[in-house]
Amino acid sequence: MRSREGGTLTQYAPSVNPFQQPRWSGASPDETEEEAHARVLAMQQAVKTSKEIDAWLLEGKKAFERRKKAVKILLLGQSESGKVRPSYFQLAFAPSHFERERSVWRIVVQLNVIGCMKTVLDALQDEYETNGTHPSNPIEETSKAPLRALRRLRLSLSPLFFIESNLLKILAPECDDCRNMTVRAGAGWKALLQAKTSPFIPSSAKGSSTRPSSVQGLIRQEYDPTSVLAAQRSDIVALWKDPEVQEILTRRRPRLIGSSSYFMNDIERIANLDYVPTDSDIIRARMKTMGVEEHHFIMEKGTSEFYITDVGGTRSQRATWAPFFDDVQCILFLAPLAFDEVLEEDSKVNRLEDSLYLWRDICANKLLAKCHLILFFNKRDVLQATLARGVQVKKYVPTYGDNANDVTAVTKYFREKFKYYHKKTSIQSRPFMCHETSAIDIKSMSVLLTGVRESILRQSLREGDIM
Ligand SMILES: Nc1nc2c(ncn2[C@@H]2O[C@H](COP(=O)(O)OP(=O)(O)OP(=O)(O)O)[C@@H](O)[C@H]2O)c(=O)[nH]1
Ligand SMILES: [Mg+2]
Repeated sequence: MRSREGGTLTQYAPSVNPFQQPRWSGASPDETEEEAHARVLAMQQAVKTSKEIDAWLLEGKKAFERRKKAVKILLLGQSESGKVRPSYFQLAFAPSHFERERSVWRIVVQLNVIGCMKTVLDALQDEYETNGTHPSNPIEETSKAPLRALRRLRLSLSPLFFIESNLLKILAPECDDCRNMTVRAGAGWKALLQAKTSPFIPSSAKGSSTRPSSVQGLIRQEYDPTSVLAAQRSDIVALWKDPEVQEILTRRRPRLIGSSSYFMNDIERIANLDYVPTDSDIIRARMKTMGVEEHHFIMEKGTSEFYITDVGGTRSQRATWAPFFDDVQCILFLAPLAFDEVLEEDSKVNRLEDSLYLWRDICANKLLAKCHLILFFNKRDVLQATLARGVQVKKYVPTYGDNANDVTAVTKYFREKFKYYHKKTSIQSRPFMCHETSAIDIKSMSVLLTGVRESILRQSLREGDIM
C-alpha cells in the first residue's frame, strides 16, 4: 500500500501504538503541579456541569410529559368579562393555595374601596361645583356648605390616599390612581404585597435585624389601609348611606370599578381592624391584569393537573393570545350580556357586540379547530338588575325588536347569535356548549366547574391525550 506522495504508510506511523497506551488524561508531558491541579478541577467542573445539564434535560422532559397529560384550559374574553376563574379553580380544587393568598386580596379589596371613595368624592365635587356656580342660586353661602364639608372629608381621608400611592409605587409604579391600576401578570405583585403587608416581616426583608418591632409596625402601616379605614368607618358609612349622595350617583352614573358598590354596601364589615376577606370578597375583588399568566394546579383531592391560562382582555392585549393557542384543549370564553355598556378602552364600541365578534374570530381560528369551546354568559346578576331597572334591549340592539324584555328571552336571543357564529365559522364541527353564570354565586360556579373539568377529562381520555 502506498501513500499519495509515494512513500509507504509505515514510514509515517508513530513509533508507539496509541491504543496500547494508558488512558489519555489530557496532561501534557511538561505539566507543572499547579497546572495539573487546575486541570483536574476543570475536569471535575465539566463533569458537574454535564450532570446538571442531564438533570435539567430530564426535568424538562418530565415537565413536558406532565404537561402533555395535564388539562390545559385557556380563559378568554374582553376586559372585565369576569375571567376571575383561576380563583374559582383554586377555591374548588386547590383550597390551601387559595388560603395562602387571602392576605393579598384583603389589600386589593381595600384598594377597590379607596378607588370607589375617590369616584364618589369626585362625583359630589362635580355636582356641588356645578350647582355652586349656577347664577340663579339665591343663597350662595348655603350652596358652598356641601363643598366645604366635602373638602373636610377629603382631608380626613387623605391618609388613605397616601397609603394608596405607597401601594401603587410597588404594584404599578407608572400609575398614580388605583382606579386605573394594572398589574403585570405573574405572581410577582402578590409576593411584593405579602412582603410589605404581612404581620410578621421575615428577617431577610427587614433590612436591619435590629430594627425595633414598633418601627416595623410603622412601615407596615404605610402600606396597609386597615387602621385608617377602621378609624374613618363612620364617616365612610355616613357618606355612602346618605340618600342625597345615592341620588347624585344614580343620576350621574360615574364609572365604579368592578364590584365597588358591593364592597361599599358592606363597608361596616370591611372597614375593620380584624377584616379578613371572605371567598365572595376575593371573587369580587377587581385587579386588572396585563399580559398572560399561567396557573398550575394539582388537585388536592385526586391527581389531575391543570394548567389554566388567564389573559388580559383589553383590545391592545389580544395579539398576545395567539402563542397560547398551540396546545390548549379547552377554552372557557366569558361573555357578559352587557348590551347597554361600552368598552372602557373604546367608548364607541358596545361590549356585547365586541364579545360576539371576538367569539366569531375564536371559532374561526385554525389553531383552535380541535379545541373545545365553552361559552359562559357571565354576570347574569348584572343582566337581571339592568332589566329590572327597565332598560330596554331594543334601544341598544334594534334587531331585538319586540321580544320580551326579560332574562330568559334576552339570553335565548343572544344564545342563538353566538350559536350561529359557532356553527358558521368553526372549521370542523364541534358541540355548542353554553352556560349562564354569575361569579357571585360561588356554590353553583364550583359545581359547574367540576362538571366542566369532568367533561374535559372524559374528552381527553377519549382522544388518548391522557394515559
Ligand atoms: N356582579 C358580578 N360581578 C362579576 C361577575 N363576574 C365578574 N365580576 C366582577 O367584574 C370585575 C371584573 O372581573 P375580572 O374577572 O377581574 O375581569 P377580567 O375579565 O379578568 O378583565 P381583564 O383582567 O381586564 O382582562 C370583578 O370585580 C369581578 O368581581 C358576575 O358574574 N357578577
Ligand atoms: Mg383578569
